[in-house]
Amino acid sequence: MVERYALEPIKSLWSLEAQYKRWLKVELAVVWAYERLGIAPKGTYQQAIKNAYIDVEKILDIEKEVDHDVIAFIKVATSKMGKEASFFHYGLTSSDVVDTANSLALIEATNIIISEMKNLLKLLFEKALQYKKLPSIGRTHGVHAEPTSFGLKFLSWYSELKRDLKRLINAREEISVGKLSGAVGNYAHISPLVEELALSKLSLKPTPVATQVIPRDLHSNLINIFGLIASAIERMAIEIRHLQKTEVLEVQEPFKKTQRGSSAMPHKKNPILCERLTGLSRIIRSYVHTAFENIPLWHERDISHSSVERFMFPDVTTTLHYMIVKAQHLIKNLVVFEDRVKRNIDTTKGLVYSQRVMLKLIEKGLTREEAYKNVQKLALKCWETHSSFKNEIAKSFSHLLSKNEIEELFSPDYYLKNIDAIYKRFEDE
Ligand SMILES: O=C(O)C[C@H](Nc1ncnc2c1ncn2[C@@H]1O[C@H](COP(=O)(O)O)[C@@H](O)[C@H]1O)C(=O)O
Repeated sequence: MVERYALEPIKSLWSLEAQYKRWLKVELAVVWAYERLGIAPKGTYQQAIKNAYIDVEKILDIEKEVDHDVIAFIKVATSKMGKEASFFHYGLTSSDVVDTANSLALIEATNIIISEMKNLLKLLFEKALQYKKLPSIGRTHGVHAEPTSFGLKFLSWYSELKRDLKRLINAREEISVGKLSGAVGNYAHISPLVEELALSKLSLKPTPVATQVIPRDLHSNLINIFGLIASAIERMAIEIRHLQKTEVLEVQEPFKKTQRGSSAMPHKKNPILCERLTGLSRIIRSYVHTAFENIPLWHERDISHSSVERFMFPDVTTTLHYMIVKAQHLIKNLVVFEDRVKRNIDTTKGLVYSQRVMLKLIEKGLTREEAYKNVQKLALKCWETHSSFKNEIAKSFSHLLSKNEIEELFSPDYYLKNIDAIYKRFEDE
């Protein structure tokens, strides 16, 4: 986890102390279940809670000796216990504790991410409404295509992230499992009843079939969705970076009063936040691949996934959380130069209305091929000579099109006529 991109409350979720506390929570839930089922004597659980002990430094010291982190943890956690220690970790294997605790951490991280995603969605929807009627130029292949609603950009981002939110909620449900089924997942030394009861105390369900570990497809699915969310944010960031190019200048990311753009060129305002979001998205996507590498483990498990997850879980959750929080700032404070947005539609002096002109000529009786050829010939001439496409059309087609008809053909508002139908799909928001 890189401190620079880690914000609370996710950051402290991944401290060693928080991890050992989660392990303890799992171990104690099992002691509780043993007592509830009459396997451990009454009072065992209370004694275990009272005497359980965590000291991060001590655990790390013992780990140096035994070279096994869970054993080091158990030694310290039970070091001040009496008889109740005999029910601590009874019938469990290390990964029962580690994997169940990992689910708890991932659920907590996902809850925080979901809540910040909802804030971002709200901001995107507000901007979508604000700029719904602002005509702008739509670009395909980077080339001016046809006018469209500027607000539709925000609505498109909103719609994508809303899909991701739904996926994330499903993935959270899927990862809400633990496993307390012992060394090879067959309940040889612990009853499924103990598992069910202990997990219910942690608001988890048993993994239907586990090996020594919870199957990693569940974690991969979650991280895959994190990758989708990061990519959605990157799509926004890239759009803003393009729109902030000097030649375009339709938007500008927030720039603080005290901020400086360049050490060399005092005039500069650079889209550094969007560029950072683009870079961080690459990091998160790289973990999607890494997560999938953890699925095929040997037999009932090997531990090759463990080192990966020590990076991956903290990195991916803190970084994505950071990205979402910063994206909120970006969208909320985005500067939109509305005049420039409108003006840019005319950069090509009317060429962006070519399809509409062609369709009108077809209505007037030309074949599609004739209309296309004629319009393209004039359009290509305009590209070369920078002359007005509207004037060229007026000159060439005055016998077919009236002045009013030509004016009407070159109006950006025409292109917004069905935008309401798209927005209507979100009227319950
Ligand atoms: O309950 C058990 O422990 C059963 C045992 N499997 C293990 N299960 C869980 N942890 C184990 C296992 N084995 C080792 N370790 C310890 O895990 C740590 C792995 O370190 P790293 O690769 O750096 O993430 C590192 O601390 C390792 O010592 C088995 O033999 O099947």
